[in-house]
Amino acid sequence: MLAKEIQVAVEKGTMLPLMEEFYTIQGEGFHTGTAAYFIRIGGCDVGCHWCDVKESWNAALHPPTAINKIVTNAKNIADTVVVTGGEPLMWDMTLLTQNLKNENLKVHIETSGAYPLTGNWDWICLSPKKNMLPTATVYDNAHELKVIIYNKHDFIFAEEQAEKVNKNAILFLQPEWSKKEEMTPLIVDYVMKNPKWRVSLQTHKYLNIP
Ligand SMILES: C[S@@+](CC[C@H](N)C(=O)[O-])C[C@H]1O[C@@H](n2cnc3c(N)ncnc32)[C@H](O)[C@@H]1O
Ligand SMILES: Nc1nc2[nH]cc(C(=O)O)c2c(=O)[nH]1
Ligand code: SF4
Ligand SMILES: [Mg+2]
Repeated sequence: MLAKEIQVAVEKGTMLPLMEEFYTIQGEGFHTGTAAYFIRIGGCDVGCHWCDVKESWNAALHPPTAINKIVTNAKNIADTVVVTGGEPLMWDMTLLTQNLKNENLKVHIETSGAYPLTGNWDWICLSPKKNMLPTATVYDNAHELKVIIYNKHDFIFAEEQAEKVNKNAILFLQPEWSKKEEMTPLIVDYVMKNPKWRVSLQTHKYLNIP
């Protein structure tokens, strides 16, 4: 394909910059412990200094891949696909999610919500970031809110975000990995005092799986 054709395909969402795909156990949030096929799309400009996949940020490093190929790889392996990144909502997710659903797959997303919502999702995990706040469409449609706790001020940020998300969203606090020894006891204490919140851990890192 010509460079121009690839660019047009990426704009339409028939190709996406694919960083990696892997079958594993969802490690975080509401669906923790359940098998899922992960699709990691490259590209993110949110810039979290503690991000655990900085290699994803530069979309140009990840080959534009036909969504048909991504769907073929996913089907017959799992019944749930988690689309993550990078920031997947930088791209038009309409056709990817439609094609996955045509194969009877459940389709989940991990997103910062920093871009408008595209795609048809069975589950939206919103993990908002201070440096680039979520758009209204993602606050209104998220099924879970997962706030990362790096320092004490993040509890205040978490409450502000809980005010903005729709009332049905399930609320999680997750320790930032490098600060977990310090922050996990504070989260435990906070959840006992404020039981509308739940604890989320990056359990895949304890299990040494992707
Ligand atoms: C790598 S991000 C990709 C999806 C999207 N950009 C986002 O931030 O939601 C996937 C999830 O990992 C979380 N995460 C990233 N780095 C982390 C870290 N060092 N400790 C804990 N959670 C982290 C994010 O907040 C998000 O919920
Ligand atoms: N096992 C596993 N669970 C996850 N949940 C969210 C992840 C992500 O990076 O989006 C992730 C991940 O990278 N691995
Ligand atoms: S928004 Fe997600 S992928 Fe982007 S820097 Fe933050 S944690 Fe990493
Ligand atoms: Mg991860």
